[in-house]
Amino acid sequence: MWVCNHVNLYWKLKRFNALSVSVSDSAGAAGTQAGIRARGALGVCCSIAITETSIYNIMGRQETMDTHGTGCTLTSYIAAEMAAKRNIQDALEHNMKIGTCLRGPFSHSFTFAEYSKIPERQVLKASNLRLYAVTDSGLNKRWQRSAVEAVRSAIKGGATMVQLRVKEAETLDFFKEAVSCVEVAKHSRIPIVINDRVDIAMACGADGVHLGQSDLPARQARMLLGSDKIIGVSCQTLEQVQKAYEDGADYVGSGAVFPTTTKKINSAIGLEHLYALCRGSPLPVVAIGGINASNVKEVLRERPSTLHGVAVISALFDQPDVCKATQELAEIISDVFNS
Ligand SMILES: Cc1ncc(COP(=O)(O)OP(=O)(O)O)c(N)n1
Ligand SMILES: Cc1nc(C(=O)O)sc1CCOP(=O)(O)O
Repeated sequence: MWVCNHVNLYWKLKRFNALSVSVSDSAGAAGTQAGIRARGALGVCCSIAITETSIYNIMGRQETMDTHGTGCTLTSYIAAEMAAKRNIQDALEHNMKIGTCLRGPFSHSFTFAEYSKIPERQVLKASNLRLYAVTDSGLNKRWQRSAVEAVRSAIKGGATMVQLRVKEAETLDFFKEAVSCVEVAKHSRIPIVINDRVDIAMACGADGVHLGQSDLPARQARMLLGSDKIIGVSCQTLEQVQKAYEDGADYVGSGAVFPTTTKKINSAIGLEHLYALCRGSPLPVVAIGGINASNVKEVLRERPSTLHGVAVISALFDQPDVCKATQELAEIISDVFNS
């Protein structure tokens, strides 16, 4: 819980999904409450909690009509409790040592200075989108490899993120495959998301989902998954990008940049359209569709600040040696990003 006396400090703290600012000297603070639009399920709530015990002695049933203010005070308490939980969680996650603050990490002297040392809570780093390996159940079948083998090889070769894309499988088979792939990815600390299926993503403990325009909308997926999961959305227009952003998505996949035989597409969007989407996008973008070792430099020729990498299927998984193919592509991409 934060103990301070200025609601504007909210802006310094807004990266947290739920927080409260608790004012210990209540003078003038009663009733001050600000609801702030949330990206995500929990919402961002900045409340002033009045800590004078006289105000708080309201929990027993009282024969009184003078109830004005009890509701918002209680709300403040709830928000304060959420913030307290997050505060302790952060202190534990970031190994704040006793003595780091004046009275240790769990006292109210775990102050802004300490918080500013904590890196922003980030489920997806833009660098994860550099070489995004999207598996394909059809190709795995053709090459007689399991999804786990495909995922393991791509990660070994340098994939920075993985998507398990399974078409036409029984739910139970998809789930079992997902559980094994999640284990492999988690072991290597590479984010893994599930294509299309929010239920499977939740059940197997994946890092998130990738959703198409005809899948569950990102807003509903966000409500189900909570704020700590990754949500990607396929977008071809700026309107779709804007909606994905407003719905709480973390990144967009845009394509097909070039013609591809991996999936039926209406037409390729081309590089200029990709760059225009990137320039108008508030979210990180990963390019997809027909991208391989021979054209990836061309895709990354112009790099609007939101274009963070490429997502590929056949360039990695329609190859005899997935690890080698990933290594070769990863090397080219690194050269581009390091130049
Ligand atoms: C990174 C990335 N971008 C786009 C897609 C395509 O997703 P979607 O439109 O849902 O089509 P399918 O993959 O379900 O055929 C993607 N999978 N990944
Ligand atoms: C799965 C997918 N989605 C696309 C989109 O445009 O949204 S293009 C595509 C296929 C990508 O496969 P490859 O790397 O083999 O071309």
